[in-house]
Amino acid sequence: MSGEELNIKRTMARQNGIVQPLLTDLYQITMAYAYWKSGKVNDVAVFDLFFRTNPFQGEFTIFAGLEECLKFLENFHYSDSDIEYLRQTLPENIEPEFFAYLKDLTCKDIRVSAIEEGSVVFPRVPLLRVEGPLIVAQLLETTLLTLVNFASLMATNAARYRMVAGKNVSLLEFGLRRAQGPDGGLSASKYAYIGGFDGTSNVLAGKMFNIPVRGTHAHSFVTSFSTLEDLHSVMIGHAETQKSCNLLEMSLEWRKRVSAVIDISPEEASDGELAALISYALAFPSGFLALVDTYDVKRSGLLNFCAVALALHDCGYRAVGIRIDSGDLAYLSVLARETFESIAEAFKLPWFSKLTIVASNDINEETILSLNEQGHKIDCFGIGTHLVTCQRQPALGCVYKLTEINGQPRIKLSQDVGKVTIPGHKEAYRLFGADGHALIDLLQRSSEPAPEVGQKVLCRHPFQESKRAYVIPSKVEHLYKVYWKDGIIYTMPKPLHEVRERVQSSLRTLRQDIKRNLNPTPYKVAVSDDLYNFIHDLWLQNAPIGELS
Ligand SMILES: Nc1ncnc2c1ncn2[C@@H]1O[C@H](COP(=O)(O)OP(=O)(O)OP(=O)(O)O)[C@@H](O)[C@H]1O
Ligand SMILES: O=P(O)(O)OC[C@H]1O[C@H](OP(=O)(O)OP(=O)(O)O)[C@H](O)[C@@H]1O
Ligand SMILES: O=C(O)c1cccnc1
Ligand SMILES: [Mg+2]
Repeated sequence: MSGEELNIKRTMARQNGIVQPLLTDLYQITMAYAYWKSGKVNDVAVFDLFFRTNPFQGEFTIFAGLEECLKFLENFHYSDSDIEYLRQTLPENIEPEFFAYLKDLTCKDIRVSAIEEGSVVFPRVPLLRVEGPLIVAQLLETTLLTLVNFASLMATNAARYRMVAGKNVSLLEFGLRRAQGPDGGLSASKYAYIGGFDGTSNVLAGKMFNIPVRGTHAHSFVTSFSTLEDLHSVMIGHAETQKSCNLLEMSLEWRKRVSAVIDISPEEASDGELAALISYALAFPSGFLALVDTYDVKRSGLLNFCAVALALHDCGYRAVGIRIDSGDLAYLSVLARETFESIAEAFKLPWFSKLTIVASNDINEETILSLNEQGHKIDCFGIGTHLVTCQRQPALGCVYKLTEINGQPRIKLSQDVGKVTIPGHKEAYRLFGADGHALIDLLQRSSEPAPEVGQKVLCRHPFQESKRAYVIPSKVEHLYKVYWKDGIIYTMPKPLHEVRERVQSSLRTLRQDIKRNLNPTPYKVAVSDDLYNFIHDLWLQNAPIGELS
């Protein structure tokens, strides 16, 4: 391991303690016993982990969760209390030697090949290939699925929000309170960041994953102040001269001057709100970002904010901006920007026109698309519920299927052709066109030579005979690397911020029509001619011949 890799290993966050071998379905353990009892201890299997349909009516998915899978493999071990629990839970007739066998089980003989975390991926292309002792590989199924499914769904959701918001807008994840429990919230913060969010309000996620933490304040902070008398201290030292300034007096003075510019009477504004904003400004003079919709954005919040921001400026500080959490966000953001511009002009303070406008309140992809059409002036979206609960599609359907046992290919048949598994030990390649865009993903048998740049390859639909095309790739990317082998992390996963960059660079290789929101074009996933024939021969061998009478 190089010094740099060691360094990454040291900074890899500890795994959430609930990820452990018993975080699985009972049937994995009952199968393990039945395999063990039937003498399958030395059987060697290959499993593929893949999904069949892209989420959110889209045509791409972002693969995430790999780093957590590797940490799980590294720590895989049944503790004494796990064994004791299983002994009590499984039927009495279980042979005691099985528990001794479980006790010593590790992932040292498992090999995991995977696509790089943060890559765009497509249906049927295995994200992970797990090879090794059948019993161990089987025992990993549910945990690997739970680590990949929500991670990939969340990262995809976040990437979609980033695509509609554009690269010049900040995106903050505010979802912990609405998430599917504490672990859902923690995972959501991590994978929202990978998918392209800039920060989270979740402090533990910040600490565990080194994600930027950000935040404003809530309505309760404003409503806890009723009058100006609620302010116990109003003095602040000037940022440069340290001269003492009375922020209340200065804010009241500025409120009069601002009200003349924006034509709103100071009488209409709430004094309780002004007191709250002054008190927040005293606490955070360099990070003053105020919630302005508690009473009325136009008649109270904006006026009070501008008064305090201008008073702070006289004390040598620049305010950051406002948050709007209700009402028509397009209209109110335009109103706020116009107000800031009028003040910038009236008082010759150009920076005032650039104050940050944060918007929140039940925002989803459609809201952002609609706000874009309306010409909003929002710089930052705070997004919770729809993002972290993936309300539009609450689960990704990754599955884990046996494709080979003791060197023999296995196929799972189904009436539904889409559910027939692609058998055998396979490799996956991404073929690129001359313009740099990804053209097609190609699955081949591992025994076949890799496709080559400039060489014509026949790419076939796995199940529809007439659908095929010749491709001459300008670039070929082998999608798998070995990440876990001989009991160690064989390829170090990239640090979080690099995975986040990988998401954006990988998305750039996709044609725009594949990424568009409405009716996107499907990306093609094909099999080689050799694999096509292999699948269909095996299918015929395994499908029973019916008899009509
Ligand atoms: N200009 C806009 N275009 C499209 N959607 C918007 C616009 N402004 C706000 N929205 C969205 O419309 C919804 C408004 O929610 P709701 O009806 O609860 O209003 P509200 O302003 O929160 O109401 P209240 O002030 O009573 O709490 C939110 O989901 C918000 O994101
Ligand atoms: O709307 P979301 O996308 O879930 O974003 C998070 C929400 O959480 C906060 O308030 P909360 O909803 O708890 O209360 P409020 O809306 O009544 O202020 C915040 O003001 C947002 O509205
Ligand atoms: O910091 C905020 O503004 C915030 C945090 C969580 C939820 N809603 C808002
Ligand atoms: Mg809300």
